[in-house]
Amino acid sequence: KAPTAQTDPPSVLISQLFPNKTYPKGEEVEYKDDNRWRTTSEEKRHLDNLSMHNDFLPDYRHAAETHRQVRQWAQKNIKPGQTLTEIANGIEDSVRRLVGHDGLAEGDAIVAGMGFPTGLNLDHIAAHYSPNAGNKTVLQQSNVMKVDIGVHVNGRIVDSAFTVAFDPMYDNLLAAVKDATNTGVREAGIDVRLGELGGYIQETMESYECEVNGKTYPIKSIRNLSGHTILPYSIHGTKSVPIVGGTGDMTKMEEGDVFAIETFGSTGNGHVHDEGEVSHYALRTDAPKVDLRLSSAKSLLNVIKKNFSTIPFCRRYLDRLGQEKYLLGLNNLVTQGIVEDYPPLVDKKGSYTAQFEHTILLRPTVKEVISRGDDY
Ligand SMILES: O=S(=O)(c1cccs1)N(Cc1ccc(F)cc1)Cc1ncn[nH]1
Ligand SMILES: [Mn+2]
Ligand SMILES: [Mn+2]
Ligand SMILES: [Mn+2]
Repeated sequence: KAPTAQTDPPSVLISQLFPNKTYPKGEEVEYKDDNRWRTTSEEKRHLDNLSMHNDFLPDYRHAAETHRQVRQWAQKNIKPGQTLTEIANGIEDSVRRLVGHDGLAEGDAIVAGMGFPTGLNLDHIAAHYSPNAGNKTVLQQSNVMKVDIGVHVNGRIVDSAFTVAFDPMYDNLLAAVKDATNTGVREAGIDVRLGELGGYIQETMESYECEVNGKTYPIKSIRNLSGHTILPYSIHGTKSVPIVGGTGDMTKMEEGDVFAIETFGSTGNGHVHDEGEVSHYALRTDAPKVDLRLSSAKSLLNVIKKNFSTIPFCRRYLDRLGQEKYLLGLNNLVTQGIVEDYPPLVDKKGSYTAQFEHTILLRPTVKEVISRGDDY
């Protein structure tokens, strides 16, 4: 008899818990003002149900339910004293068990798995940090850790993140960022200008302050981080959602867009720079046709194309595929512009940063907050 409930740790396939693709919808929100008519428009309802629009909705909802079940288990089980490597493996093994096997279905496009490397970003590190092999870092009681998880089904990527802190002195920092992200989610909509969103987000974020280790800090929106569109098999599309005002970006959100709405608050400079060992990489969608001299680069490129296509990966994903001594070849692919590297993004040492992120679909009739859960 097929199981009807998830285990702890999670092990039951989501597709078994929700047979015939009846995955739960995300939070459906009516568009505002000039676009409210869409809710009942026959034309838009028809468009919403067209197969070309509808075939990917179950994939997004499948990925989102996987994301919720894994993150809610992670929120319960992440504790000081665990290594980042244990935490990353626990999350990734759970995603792979729930969403079906990782990697290639023979000859098919890559079926389902991690949408990008699990971000485990401590304190002043805001994003794009995942432990590489041999990393011995142990999570501390005093850490503020941003957990950024990606799940994809047939290339439909759900990108959602939350922040873990054990010390209640960080409560206001986390509250500020959760509120700012919800402001971004609430104000997003068809025809909304991206620059306008940035202003609302910053206004919410910077209305908070926090007291950390006896010192009071205003909470700053990190001005050079942003939300972004998501395309099939491509985690960053063409549009960015600023999280500060004054960018003057008049670009509008459009029907059919998929956005990751993410905001970052900081007690530091409110600005990040690239620093530290790289873990995150991705095959560029516009990779140049270059004849590679280095045979290790050539064979590594084939492994990347076969196992990830343009989905971002990290060194641990190459390790688990049995790749060895790949660093020279990998760096060669980066130098040649075939693979993009994503170094850790850090604010100043000693500062604390927090993040919350949701993926939203601007459907013809409603805005669907696909990654919404009762946790955040
Ligand atoms: O900073 S981004 O490169 C970006 C922001 C705006 C336009 S592109 N980035 C996309 C990305 C890059 C590499 C990854 F492995 C995963 C995602 C945002 C992000 N990182 C994590 N979650 N969301
Ligand atoms: Mn993310
Ligand atoms: Mn993102
Ligand atoms: Mn680069």
